[in-house]
Amino acid sequence: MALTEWLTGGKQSESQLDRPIVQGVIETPTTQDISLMNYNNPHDKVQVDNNNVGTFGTLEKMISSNPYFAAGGGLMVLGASFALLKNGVASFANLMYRRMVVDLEIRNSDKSYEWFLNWMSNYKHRVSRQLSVKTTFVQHQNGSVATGFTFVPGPGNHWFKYKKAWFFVKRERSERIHNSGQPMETVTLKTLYKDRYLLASILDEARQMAMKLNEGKTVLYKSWGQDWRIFGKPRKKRVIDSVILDKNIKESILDDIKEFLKSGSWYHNRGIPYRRGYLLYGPPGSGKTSFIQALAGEFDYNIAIMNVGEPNLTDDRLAYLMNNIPEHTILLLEDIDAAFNNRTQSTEKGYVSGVTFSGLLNALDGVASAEEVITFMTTNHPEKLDPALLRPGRIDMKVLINNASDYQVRQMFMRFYDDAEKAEEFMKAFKELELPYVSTAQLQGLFVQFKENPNLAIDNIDILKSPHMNNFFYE
Ligand SMILES: Nc1ncnc2c1ncn2[C@@H]1O[C@H](COP(=O)(O)OP(=O)(O)OP(=O)(O)O)[C@@H](O)[C@H]1O
Repeated sequence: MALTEWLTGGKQSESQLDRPIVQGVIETPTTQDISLMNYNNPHDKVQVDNNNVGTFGTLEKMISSNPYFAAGGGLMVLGASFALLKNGVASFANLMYRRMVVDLEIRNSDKSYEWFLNWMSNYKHRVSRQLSVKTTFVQHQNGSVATGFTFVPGPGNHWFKYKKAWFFVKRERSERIHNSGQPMETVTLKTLYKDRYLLASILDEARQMAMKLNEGKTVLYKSWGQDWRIFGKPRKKRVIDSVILDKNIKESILDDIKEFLKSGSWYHNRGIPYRRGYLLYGPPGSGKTSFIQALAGEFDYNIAIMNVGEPNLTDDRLAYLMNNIPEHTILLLEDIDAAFNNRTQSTEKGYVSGVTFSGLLNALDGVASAEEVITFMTTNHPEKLDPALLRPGRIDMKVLINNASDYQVRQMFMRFYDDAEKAEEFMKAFKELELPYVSTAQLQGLFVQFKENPNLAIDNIDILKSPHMNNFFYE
């Protein structure tokens, strides 16, 4: 009753409200039906006085004379008011939240994602109850592999305090899958609006920590699904002097890359894609891969290794990967001849390489980047390469990295023992062997075997003759 009064302004009389109800119909002397309830049900009609009244008066009367309407309407208005109030409170809370709290979302497709998780796993003042283990394999120079574990914040909620401000962290894993086959993940950081400037500071620390981890190291990327993924732990940079090539080879390639790297505007001004391709060809174990690693170290680049013959690699994926090489990274296509020898037939495993030769050419031509792109290809069989691949623009410099010359044999010995006198002795013995060829990898094998003693290396030089160490001769 009180509601009805409030609705009708308290004008209705008790008698009006107490009027008898017959089957839901309210009768009045002169009437005109206005169907307010249900057109199909005659009992659901509300009949109102037609005399002299305007619309508002009519409605007012109708409300005041109709307890059902008054009560229902009242509830409706009250409900609406509550809803409005609720929405108002929610909007206000939302507004206050937005005013006071700031969110930062980092997706796992972004580099900062790994950096941040790594930063947090090393951060002392954190509260994390859900942890994920990240297993890493470190390959040492001698080939041995060590396993390491890191505990990173797992999916769930975490807290940490940074420079007197509290941060709430939520790591979420979505059902959705990236093209790379990885589930989509996000980390959301929340903090008070007044502390928002600390977010940049945290990300910067995380980036610097990642850079420091990679300082003096070369990061190897491998194609994984449609993305590049870091392969193993970053390796110690290979020193360029540790690779012994024949006279002038190293210098000519180093000079060419230096010249290329400072010619960005020259390329851009002429509308020429800013990229350069190198082919290193020669017998196995002559140092092609080692030299590329050393070049990457020298120029502070990383290496993205792509196996073009990989089953399931398609032309589209190849083009995508080539156009999304991580920055400051050399693209390395190893054993490029092998990728297309069997491209029309199945491999032993029953796979067929999905990349077509024209797909490779298109991908090489289509590499469009504001940044420089340096591509290295290696092969033991340059004669098997299609001339189309060798044309400038795709491969700009072809260099033979051959079996060891006398110059290299001496240099290798000096690098291991640093003894000029013994080097002469070794060279004499080496020439007496009259080997048609020896690879630098074979020499390394001998010197590693007798690493502390040059005399033993000289005494055991016959090892170089052993068939398993033999290499094929390369013209
Ligand atoms: N010229 C060289 N100077 C120094 N070390 C070398 C040289 N050549 C080969 N080695 C050593 O031999 C091993 C194999 O070398 P690497 O893999 O670079 O040869 P590759 O020419 O790339 O062989 P492949 O054609 O089989 O891929 C490495 O451990 C490397 O250190």
